[in-house]
Formats: sequence, C-alpha cells, structure tokens
Amino acid sequence: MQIALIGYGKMGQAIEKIALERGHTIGLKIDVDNRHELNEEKLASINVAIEFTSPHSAFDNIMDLLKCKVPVVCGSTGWLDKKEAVDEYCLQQQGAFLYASNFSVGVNIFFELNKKLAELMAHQTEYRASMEEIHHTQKKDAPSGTAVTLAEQILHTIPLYKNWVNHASGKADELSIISERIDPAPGTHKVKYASAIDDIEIIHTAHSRTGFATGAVMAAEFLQGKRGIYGMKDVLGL
Ligand SMILES: NC(=O)C1=CN([C@@H]2O[C@H](COP(=O)(O)OP(=O)(O)OC[C@H]3O[C@@H](n4cnc5c(N)ncnc54)[C@H](OP(=O)(O)O)[C@@H]3O)[C@@H](O)[C@H]2O)C=CC1
Ligand SMILES: O=C(O)C1=N[C@H](C(=O)O)C[C@H](O)C1
Repeated sequence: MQIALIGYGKMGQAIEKIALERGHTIGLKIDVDNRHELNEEKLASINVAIEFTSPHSAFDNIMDLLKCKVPVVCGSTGWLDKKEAVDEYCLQQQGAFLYASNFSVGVNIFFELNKKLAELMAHQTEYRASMEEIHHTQKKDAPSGTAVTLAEQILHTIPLYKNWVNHASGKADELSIISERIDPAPGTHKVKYASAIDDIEIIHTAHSRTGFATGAVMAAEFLQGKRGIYGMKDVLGL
C-alpha cells in the first residue's frame, strides 16, 4: 500500500517505521513547510493518507484529502467540534474516513471496560467518578482526545453526570478530568470511582508510541478500498 503521511512529527515518524515494517511504502510526507504539496497531482498514487498534525490544522487537511478522493485515517485530537462537517463532506464525496482519539489496541479494550464499569456504577450513588490523564509537555490540547472519549462514555451511561470539566470540580453533576503534563509520558489515563469505603480504579499506561502507530497502520490497511465513516471498533471488531 502507498501511504501519505500528513504530519511528520513524533507520530508521523513512528507510523513510518511501522508502515515500512509491514511492507508498505511512504509515497508522500507533508509537513508545515511543504503543505502546498497536498494536492491532486501529488496524491494521485496514494492509497490512504494518515493525518497526525495538530488541533488547528487537522480539519483543513482532512477536507483537502477528501476533496482529492483520498481515504483518510486521522489521529489528530482537539478538533472534534468539526467532526460532523467532516462526516457530511465525506459522504457527499463518497469518500472514506476513519477517526480515533486513540489507535492502540489496549486503549480500545480499555474503552469497552470503561463502558462496562460505568454501567455497573450507574446506580451506585455513594461513589463519585473522576478522571486523570498524563502526557508529555509538548502536547497541545487538554484534556486529551482519549480522556474526552472516556468522559463521553461515562456521561452517556451515568445519568448523574451532565458534563465534564477540565479541573477539580465540587459539583455533584460534573465529571472532573485532571490533566498533567510531565516528560516523558506517552499517555496515561485513569478512571476512578471513590467512596468513603473504598475506591475502584482502572488505568491504561502506554509505554511508547508504538501502539498508537501500529493501530494507525492497521486502520489504513482496513480503510483501503472502502467508502464510509469508520472507527477503531470496526478495525478491531469490538
Ligand atoms: N489518536 C492517537 O492514537 C494519537 C493521537 N495523537 C495526536 O496526533 C497529533 C500529532 O501528535 P504528535 O505527532 O505527537 O505531534 P508533533 O507536534 O510531534 O507532530 C505534528 C507534526 O505536524 C506538523 N504540522 C503542523 N501543522 C501542519 C499542517 N497544517 N500540515 C501538515 N503538517 C503540519 C508539525 O510541523 P511543525 O513541527 O513544523 O509544527 C509536526 O511535524 C496530536 O493532535 C496528538 O494529540 C498523538 C498520539 C496518538
Ligand atoms: O498527544 C499525544 O501524545 C497523544 N494524544 C492522544 C490523545 O489526545 O488522547 C492519544 C495518546 O494519549 C497520545
């Protein structure tokens, strides 16, 4: 498969390594200084583009790729207020789009665990839920995209919580997400239910970026030749 890497930072480079190991070729690398090369001519031989840039650039990159009829795997976080517009444009273009706030197999299993735990805790009113995420100091967005996914799952399942906030909240109907920035931290997420009697915690700790990069390449392999909107659940059959 011929892959275009949109964003050649920490994740772009990790993805390149895994893609080559899995027998793919990198046909195009786009970064800030050659952004003008994201055009139909340069993308002509590309099977799938993998976009890992930043919260501010992801939307424009995705739209340009869909316009050029290139299937897009996107891992950039912090732009989800525009996801509906992307999905709509993708369907209009009869294109293919796959977004995941976290591509690692472990975190996608953790998402399933989080939903199940929230179901079990939904009516246990003596417990209070809270979340914590820890990442490296270069991370641009807070809370992390993964933390937002986990929080949305809890809000969807436990009627008590009306919204999440990115600070310690004393309000009963707010779910607190605490963000810490420490080097080196590829990504740690904790969900805690605390009561006077005991605490229940689930934690996922990434040891490196290899899991995110491997999942992104698996997603690209899945998306090649498809149309429509997908997530990692489709790739992993969860
Ligand atoms: N879904 C997942 O599993 C994961 C998601 N992420 C997310 O991926 C994104 C990237 O993370 P990471 O690789 O660590 O970040 P980096 O800052 O290391 O890399 C981002 C790269 O994108 C480039 N870039 C910025 N703007 C544009 C643009 N308009 N067009 C093309 N390239 C651009 C940057 O260039 P320059 O350096 O010149 O600014 C940089 O090389 C973040 O949003 C992060 O949250 C990260 C890990 C896993
Ligand atoms: O920026 C990162 O590094 C990461 N970003 C993703 C997120 O925002 O959840 C995934 C992972 O935690 C690493």
